[in-house]
Amino acid sequence: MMTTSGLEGITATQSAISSIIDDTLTYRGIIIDELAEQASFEEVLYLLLNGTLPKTESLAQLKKELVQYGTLQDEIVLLLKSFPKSAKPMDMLRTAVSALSLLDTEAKEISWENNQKRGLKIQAQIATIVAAIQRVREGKEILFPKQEYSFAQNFLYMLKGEVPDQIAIEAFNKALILHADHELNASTFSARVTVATLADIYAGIVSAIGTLSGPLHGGANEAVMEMLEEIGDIHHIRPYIYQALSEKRKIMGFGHRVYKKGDPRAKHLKAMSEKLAHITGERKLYEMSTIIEEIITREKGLLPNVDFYSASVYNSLGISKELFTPIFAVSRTSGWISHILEQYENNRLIRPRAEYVGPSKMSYIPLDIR
Ligand SMILES: CC(=O)SCCNC(=O)CCNC(=O)[C@H](O)C(C)(C)COP(=O)(O)OP(=O)(O)OC[C@H]1O[C@@H](n2cnc3c(N)ncnc32)[C@H](O)[C@@H]1OP(=O)(O)O
Ligand SMILES: O=C([O-])CC(=O)C(=O)O
Repeated sequence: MMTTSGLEGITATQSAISSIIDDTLTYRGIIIDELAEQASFEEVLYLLLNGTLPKTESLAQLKKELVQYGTLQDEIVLLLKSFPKSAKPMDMLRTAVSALSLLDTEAKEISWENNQKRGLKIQAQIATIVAAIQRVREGKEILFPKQEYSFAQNFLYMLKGEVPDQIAIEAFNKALILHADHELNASTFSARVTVATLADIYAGIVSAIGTLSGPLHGGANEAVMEMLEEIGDIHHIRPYIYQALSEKRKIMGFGHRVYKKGDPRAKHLKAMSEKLAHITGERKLYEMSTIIEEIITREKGLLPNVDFYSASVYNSLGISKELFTPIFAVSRTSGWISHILEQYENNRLIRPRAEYVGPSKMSYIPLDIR
């Protein structure tokens, strides 16, 4: 029996949603650079779900639905307020999304239309939940989306309670697009494995959130921020990084299972980080990040992934670090839903084998003589 550590190099499914070929990322065949520069997150959501870009009317309908669905039921608001003060936002999100399924009184039968509507609701509600988590943590009133705002604008409005400026909206919209989907990453695989048992869409999203939370995956963006804070100053970078490397510790935000010549999303986030640093005049984190990049590339040949510069970008937008990974989940929900629907469309149980390497020919020893 052949085994591959971490399933590296194994093609586990066919998918028509996103591709990584020769280090180039596309969503439904459109190169990520074009989408990041020109699209809105709503267009990307529609594209991932439907396979084509929306026309004016479909886009308007999608935007309307996202706002309509973005209001939370009282039970969810109460639940968020009941969590212990020490609760981590990513755990709060996972628990709240699980609770959404209890309140979904409509039939859960697996039909494409039914699930597309349910998926859109989950997309809208996850955004509101993440913003609400922070509002609750700050003891502030929870806000719901407004019809006249875009998805990115609404998120920042619900988070901060004020109308965000154009630069912030554009940066956040771009970050949402860049994180939306990524072929068979760990959390998407997790979602597909879950729904392949014909479990419902909520079960798939809850599995995915749990999988995204770890620092080797989506949790790396918060870990990057923690590292930047720990280093604290440009002059402390070299001793910190060389010490970490000598102890064989991983530097968060570097390396990738698939990309060997660099993550194509990182350059957009780096440019955005520099732009925001220039506008705010707060250049320290951006400059620290470029120095870390230079050392890690030289010493280890590793390049930054999507998580590295997203830390300084979100920090420049005034977002607290505990929210970085939940925000990743807001964006990646669009990919998870698309993959869940694709899995249902052509489903087969996902059940690989394990090569047994444990002891054999053992006997049961009764408790009293063990
Ligand atoms: C959205 C995302 O999920 S993007 C990824 C986010 N995760 C991170 O940024 C965490 C840091 N990076 C990593 O842990 C890895 O590069 C991963 C998990 C992304 C990819 O992992 P894998 O393909 O399994 O590579 P693996 O962990 O086996 O690393 C291979 C070698 O490179 C080294 N390496 C990989 N990444 C790093 C890193 N960030 N810092 C230092 N060394 C690293 C490993 O120590 C290992 O060295 P060795 O062969 O001497 O033991
Ligand atoms: O694809 C991966 O392994 C991780 C990643 O970059 C992502 O999920 O965006």
